[in-house]
Amino acid sequence: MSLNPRLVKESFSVVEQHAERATAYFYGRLFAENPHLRAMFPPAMDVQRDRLFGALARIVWSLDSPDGLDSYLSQLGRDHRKYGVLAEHYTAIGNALLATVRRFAADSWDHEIEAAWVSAYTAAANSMIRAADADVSPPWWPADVVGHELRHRDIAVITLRPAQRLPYRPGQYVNVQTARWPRVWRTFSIANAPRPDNTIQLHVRSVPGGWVSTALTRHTAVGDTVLLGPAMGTMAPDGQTGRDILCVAGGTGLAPLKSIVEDVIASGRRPNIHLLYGARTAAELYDLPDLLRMAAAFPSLRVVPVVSGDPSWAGMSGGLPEVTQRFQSWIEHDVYVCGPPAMVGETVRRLQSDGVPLSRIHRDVPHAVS
Ligand SMILES: NC(=O)C1=CN([C@@H]2O[C@H](COP(=O)(O)OP(=O)(O)OC[C@H]3O[C@@H](n4cnc5c(N)ncnc54)[C@H](OP(=O)(O)O)[C@@H]3O)[C@@H](O)[C@H]2O)C=CC1
Repeated sequence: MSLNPRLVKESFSVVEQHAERATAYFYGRLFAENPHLRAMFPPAMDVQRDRLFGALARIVWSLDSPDGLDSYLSQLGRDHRKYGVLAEHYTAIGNALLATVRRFAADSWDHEIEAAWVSAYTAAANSMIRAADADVSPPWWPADVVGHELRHRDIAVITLRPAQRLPYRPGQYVNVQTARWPRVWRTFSIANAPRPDNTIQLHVRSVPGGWVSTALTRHTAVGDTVLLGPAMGTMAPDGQTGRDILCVAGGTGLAPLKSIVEDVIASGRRPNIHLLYGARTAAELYDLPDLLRMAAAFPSLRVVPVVSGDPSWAGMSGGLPEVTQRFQSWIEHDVYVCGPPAMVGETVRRLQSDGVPLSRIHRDVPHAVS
């Protein structure tokens, strides 16, 4: 059976217009036909629905780029081991998915489209199953909380020590589950380069109504244990290019960029690094003292704090996308951007229109932090 990305994308773009109803239908169908699967999912399904659709969209729109897709599916397959997902569950999910796209793309549905979906889903599921089967690392890592600093009313920097080494590359993120909310997993970026003592730091802002972010900032203390899934994400390329570096960090979007900067410094290379670090108020620049210490130790790192919503701030003021354009040209730089999705989108748009090639701009797909 041959892949036909065009047919899958065309029908998916119809389904995408009804994303909310389609995901509700998908889970309704899945649980009606397989009631035993309900216990594998969290009690509240809102974020889960967004994640499913986000992952599906990423898979469908990457069907023409097999290398990137295969690496994404492998990470996804390995990550799903923490839910206890087995090969047979993929059949149930595939049936519910097919029923969903068939229903929401009914006007254009035919045998050819059905065959295209079956072969695309089969190939994707096989990649995930293969990666999960080949993975010899634990499905999740218990990690002790060894540091918890509330740096601002809503922002905590948390240090964790996994029971075993958790392999990751700078710029990657992990899923986190707290004892307070079993089966509810949320993603946070690792904010440091790998360390000899294997500890990792997370930067967590408590989102109003956010289960895990609030549990981590307000109801977690040294001595507690959390669970971590395997590292995921593709923001930082393997190896370094030798170019100078621009990092644009909005709020806790600093986390993966700090990890990348630490890694570059640890490599012994000394490219010039500009780190623009923005928040609404000076008090929300929760990691500035640490960044300034790094800059004092490594003169090739320049940290520029930027405040967008406080007229009394004496330093650089304004929105990050616009401030980024006030400097020299960034055309020859490797650029990393992370923060609120709209800030990332606008910064990337402006950099591109200033001539920075997209191939040198690194951003990860947004992941839910709540
Ligand atoms: N914690 C983590 O590990 C990670 C978090 N993230 C994401 O990073 C984000 C961090 O959020 P938070 O800490 O609340 O940051 P804030 O909402 O406080 O924003 C930080 C900076 O980004 C700017 N900004 C926000 N929205 C826009 C916009 N629409 N257009 C232009 N600039 C904007 C703000 O300026 P202004 O005042 O003008 O809005 C401010 O300077 C979240 O979306 C989170 O999902 C991503 C990866 C990892």
